[in-house]
Amino acid sequence: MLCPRKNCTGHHSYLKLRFISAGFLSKLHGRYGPVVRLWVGPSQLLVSVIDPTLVKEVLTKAEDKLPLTGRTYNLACGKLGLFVSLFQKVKRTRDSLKMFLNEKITVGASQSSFKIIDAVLNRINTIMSKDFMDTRSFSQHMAFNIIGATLLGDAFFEWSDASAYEELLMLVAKDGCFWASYAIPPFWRPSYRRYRTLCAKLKILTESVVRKSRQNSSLNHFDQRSYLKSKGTDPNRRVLDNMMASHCLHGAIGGPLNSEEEICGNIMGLMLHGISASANLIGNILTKLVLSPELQDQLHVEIVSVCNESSKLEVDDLLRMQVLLATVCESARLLPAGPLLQRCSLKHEIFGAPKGSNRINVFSECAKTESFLPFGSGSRECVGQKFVVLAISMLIASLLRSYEVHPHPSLSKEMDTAVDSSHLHMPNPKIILTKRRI
Ligand code: HEM
Repeated sequence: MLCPRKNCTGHHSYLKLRFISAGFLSKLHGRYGPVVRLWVGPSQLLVSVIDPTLVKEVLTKAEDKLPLTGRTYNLACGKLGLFVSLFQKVKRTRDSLKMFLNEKITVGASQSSFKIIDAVLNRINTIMSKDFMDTRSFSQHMAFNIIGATLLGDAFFEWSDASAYEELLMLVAKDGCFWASYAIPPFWRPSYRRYRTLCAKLKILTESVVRKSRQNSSLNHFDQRSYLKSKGTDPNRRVLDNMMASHCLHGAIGGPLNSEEEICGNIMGLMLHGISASANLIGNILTKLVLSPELQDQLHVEIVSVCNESSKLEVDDLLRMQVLLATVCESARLLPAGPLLQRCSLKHEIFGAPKGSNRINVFSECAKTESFLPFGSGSRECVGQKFVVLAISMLIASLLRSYEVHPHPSLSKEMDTAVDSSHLHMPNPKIILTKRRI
């Protein structure tokens, strides 16, 4: 999405964009080629690009994001360093967080990391023994626990305010982009004031869970003093601390540094983004499994062939499950959680169509890879992508190993009509998990 103002590639009119359908744009592309420019307001130009090479180039070269992204998170989370518009401000924080998350999924670390999935699966047993659930709430609950426990440790599972936190997070995540799209915050509107109240409550709860995880001895990596003490001893343990600390020093937009506030801001931002994006992906996969029992069987055969009945699943096993990994990646590609990748350009001219771009064969291997953008690309790509693909694969593998996923009988009719042929709107079927007979 490009905008002509001040070399800006993105554009701020989130609301207007929602009314421009993919179908309409693809008609325009059929007529005018891989780059289409469309005025959506007197000063706003939407540029739609379907040439994957060009899209990749734009994402790679333009390091800075549009202020809208930063504003959305700032509004909800207060001071934070991740997701802000300038690359220089987030670089170190991104690097440390990426290391922290990737360390969670390296083969040696899999035992402790996927203990989280076991704990989440125990919750499934409890939930499913009571009743059925709709896919969205189920996925949200799974994502909430996986991301929460990954960032905050086991203390997260024992936290008495977890349900209230989950509810608040989802309410805040839903409306953030809408309120951030106002150039001047509409403080005179009661609904905006209600939103701000929700954000304030969320912040208080985040502070409380960060305190709790700090009290847990295994989690004192959040504490900068312990970081300084442990400096040079255990690089993995202090990564998140490093991430927070490094950001605190460089990311504040003026004023005295307040590391405590920034730690909470960053955690809130990660929870908001990580949970809603992961919940979307889990939901998409579950819906696919419900719609396609053949795929479910195929995955089950693959899971059983890779690991024997009693053994624990390991990251190594997952890497051998090609159909499963393909299902997770393809689900992310077809229904990306973040349909708008926003960037500010560094050089204006990079957005011209390259010569011969009309002739790009989108079916070639190269084009296929380049069109894989559910996690963005380039210097601002998602730092959680490797972690999340493996964690979700682990969740689905563990789930399918023990359960079959069925639609709730009352909803089979609704499902038939709800599946949108453009795959842009997936249904939210109620699901029942039945124990597999061994
Ligand atoms: C299925 C789950 C997820 C999806 C689909 C997703 C997708 C995305 C996308 C599209 C972006 C923007 C990339 C760009 O502009 O090029 C992004 C950024 C980011 N993601 Fe994710 N994400 C997911 C999960 C996570 C998780 C679990 C974490 C960490 C806990 C995470 C951390 C980040 C961070 C820190 C950024 C900001 C990078 C920056 O602005 O420099 N993501 N993600």
